[in-house]
This record gives sequence, C-alpha cells and structure tokens, in this order.
Amino acid sequence: MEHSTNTAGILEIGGVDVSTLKKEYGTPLYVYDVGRIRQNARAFVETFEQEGIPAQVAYASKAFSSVAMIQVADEEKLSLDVVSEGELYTALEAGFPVKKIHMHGNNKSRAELKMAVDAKIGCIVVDNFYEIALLEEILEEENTTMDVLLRVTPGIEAHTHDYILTGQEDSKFGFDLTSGQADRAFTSLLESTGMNVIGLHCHIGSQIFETSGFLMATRKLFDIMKKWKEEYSFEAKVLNLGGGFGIRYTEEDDPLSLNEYARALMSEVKFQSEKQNYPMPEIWIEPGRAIVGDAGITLYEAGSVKEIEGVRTYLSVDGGMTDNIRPALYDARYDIKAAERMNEEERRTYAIAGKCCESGDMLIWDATLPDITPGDTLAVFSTGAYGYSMSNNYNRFPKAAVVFVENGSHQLVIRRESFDEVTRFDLNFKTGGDTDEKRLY
Ligand SMILES: Cc1ncc(COP(=O)(O)O)c(C=O)c1O
Ligand SMILES: N[C@@H](CCCC[NH3+])C(=O)O
Repeated sequence: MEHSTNTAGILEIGGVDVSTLKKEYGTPLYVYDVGRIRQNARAFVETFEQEGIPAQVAYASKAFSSVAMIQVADEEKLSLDVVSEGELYTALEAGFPVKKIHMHGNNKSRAELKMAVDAKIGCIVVDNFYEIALLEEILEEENTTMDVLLRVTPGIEAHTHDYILTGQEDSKFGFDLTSGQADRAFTSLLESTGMNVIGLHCHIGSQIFETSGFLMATRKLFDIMKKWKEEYSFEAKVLNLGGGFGIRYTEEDDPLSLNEYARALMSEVKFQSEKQNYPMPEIWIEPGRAIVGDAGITLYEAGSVKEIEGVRTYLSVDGGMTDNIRPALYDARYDIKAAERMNEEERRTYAIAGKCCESGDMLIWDATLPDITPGDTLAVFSTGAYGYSMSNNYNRFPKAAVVFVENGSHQLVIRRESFDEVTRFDLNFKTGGDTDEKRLY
C-alpha cells in the first residue's frame, strides 16, 4: 500500500503521523484515510460519468458501516447497499437519501422488509420465493409499491476463497438461472401488484482480480433478459452487476485499477446491448472492499515476544481476531510495518499473534520487521473492509475505536468500547434471588 513517512521515519496517514494518533486514541485503532475513500469512490463514479453512462455506484456498507462512513458515501454521490435492519438503521441515522438505498439479504425478515417499505427505500433485491410472498403481503397491507431487482445466480465460479464465492449455482443467494427457478420468480414478479421489477442483479463473489467472471455474468444476464423481452415484452431498466472488485493486500495481489473494472463492465454492457438489440440498461454496481479496503490501517502496540529456537518467533499485539477475523476465517494475508521506525532495516521475521486464547488467532505468519521491542507501534495495512464490521468481543475484548483522518486533521468517528458497554446486556443471576433483576451499571 502507498504510504508516506515523515522525516523522523514515522508513518503518516492523511497528513497525520501515527504517534499523534496512538497518543490521542490508544491502540488497537482503526484509522481511515478519508481522501483515499473519496478517491476510490470517484474512480468508479467518474468513469461512468465520463462515458455518459447512467449508473449507480452503491457502496456495500457491510464492508464498513458507520454513520460517518455513510455520510462520506453520500458526499461522494454514492448509493448504498444494506443487508439488514441494522445497516438500514445506520443509513437512516446518517441521513442518507432513502431513495438511493438498496436492500439485500437471503433471509429478510418481515420486520426488515417492513422497515424498508416504511422507510420508502429505493429498491429491494429479492432473493427467494419466501421473500417474494412476504413482500407482496406487506405491500398489500401497506397499500403501496416497491421497485425490486431479481437476484440471480449466473453459475459463475469466480477465482476466490470458497466462503466469499456467491455466483455459483450451489449458493444460498438468489435464483438459479439454469433450473428455471429464475423464470418462475420472474413471472411471479410480473403478476405482482405491489412489486415493480426494474431489472436483474447478480454478485459473483468478492476479492476478484480478473474481469472474465464479470463479463461472463453480464453475458448470461443479457441472455435471460433477451428471452424475457421476447416472451413477456419486459425490458430491464437496471442491470446490477454487484461488487467484488479485488484490492491489494500484499505485494502478491495484482488487482486492476478501479477505472479498469468499471470500464470493462461498461464496454461489455454496451457491446451486449448492441449485439442483442436491447435498450441500454442503467448499470449499477456495489463495491464495498474497493471503496474502503485500502483506505484503512490498523495500529497495534507490540507486546510479548516468544522465540522458539529453530521454529519461529511469535510477536503478540494488543488486538487480533477480535478486530480482524479475516486471517483466521479466510487465510487472508496482510502487510505490516513498524510504524514509528519506517526507515530501519527489516531483518527479523516474526509471526504476528493476536491476544485471544486461540492458537488460530494469528494476523500474519511471516512478517519482516526491524527488531521489535514491547511498546513499538505496528501498522497493518488495507484493513478498511470487513475489519471493524466483522469485529467481535471474544474474550470480552472491547471493540477498538475508529478515527478518520483527512488533510492533516483527525476525528474520532466510533468510540472505543468500555467494559461497561461490553457487559451492558448482562443480568444478575443469584440462586434463590430475583433472576429478573436488572444489573445497574
Ligand atoms: C450482494 C453483494 N453486493 C456487494 C458485495 C460487496 O462485495 P465487495 O466488498 O467484495 O465489493 C457483497 C459482498 O460480497 C455482496 O454479497
Ligand atoms: N467478509 C468477506 C467478504 C464477504 C462479502 C459479503 N458478501 C471478507 O472479508 O472478505
């Protein structure tokens, strides 16, 4: 990841040195370079604008949902993808324009759907037959309508980790194209009085580097759209090709630039619409990781060092799988630096361990760093996506704080959790006592 270092050899983020941030907010600390978030958003938005292609770039807020982040997404003219009541609630709290919110989910509850309908969000991406029936019922009760996209699984096996693959037939998401499931779902939408189907959606997976999977999915969607045009005179206004654009975590990753991803999609949609003589639909995409991933850094303080002669040296930090579960979950790889000694020779190999009582709580197995002493500050790069949003309280560690930096200023946007907050749902249980008694704190 690109970063700057000041003359004292200290890492700077958004014009602020990490020593200042550590002193002010403590560690572990998620730090976001807001300029970088804006740059990523603009790379997508401006590529479509330059070509004059009507498009919506919806930030997939699951990557990092917070009021401040959603306000930045709004400032950058993004739309928003939410997958739960909690993410929708956050968006509403942030004052995000409701018509630009799209809701996803493979098991949306009645409450979730009702909340979306009551909030009058822009669009719901319908995922299964149960949801179609439920949404129809709610719309009838409320005597209103809702724009919907039909989520299909185009049968694409993208090259990424199995747990972040979503476009293959054997998936919990969406309607399968080959078995006729998607046709049945589509006709039930056409018959619906409340649901107004405006187009199709697919998402083939996450952290994808090549464009071939996206292009293949686009072709498959055009084939079905063409069929439905011939059979039902239906013309999709919107083609949502999902997110999943890969980013660089380590030197081994070689993603395309964000403009290249957008350009590739645009030219395939244009090509297909000309070839199939199909009116050009609006292109919607849903990048999450590509907007926030490389804008985030996590700062840790180094603690214990355990050397096992001839095996490895463990260097433990004051966070781990509670603030970044991705290495444990997906074998994800990250880069690390001694953030206040950036110019020193990196001549030691360390296995960077987290604090949890779990052998798998490892952040990096083979980090090259200068000699580290307890108290040193370490920075792990590209932790902006699915770090805070997947953080947890295992071993009752409080969740870390989040700071935004931009143009030399820094601002706390999520407070560090306190122990009172960690135990806030706990109630007393005393044998023979009143089990309903609320704990006071
Ligand atoms: C439907 C949908 N859209 C968008 C995304 C965002 O993916 P990414 O963060 O990889 O861009 C996801 C997550 O994979 C998703 O499931
Ligand atoms: N959370 C995953 C990706 C899944 C995205 C949501 N469909 C990650 O950290 O890579």
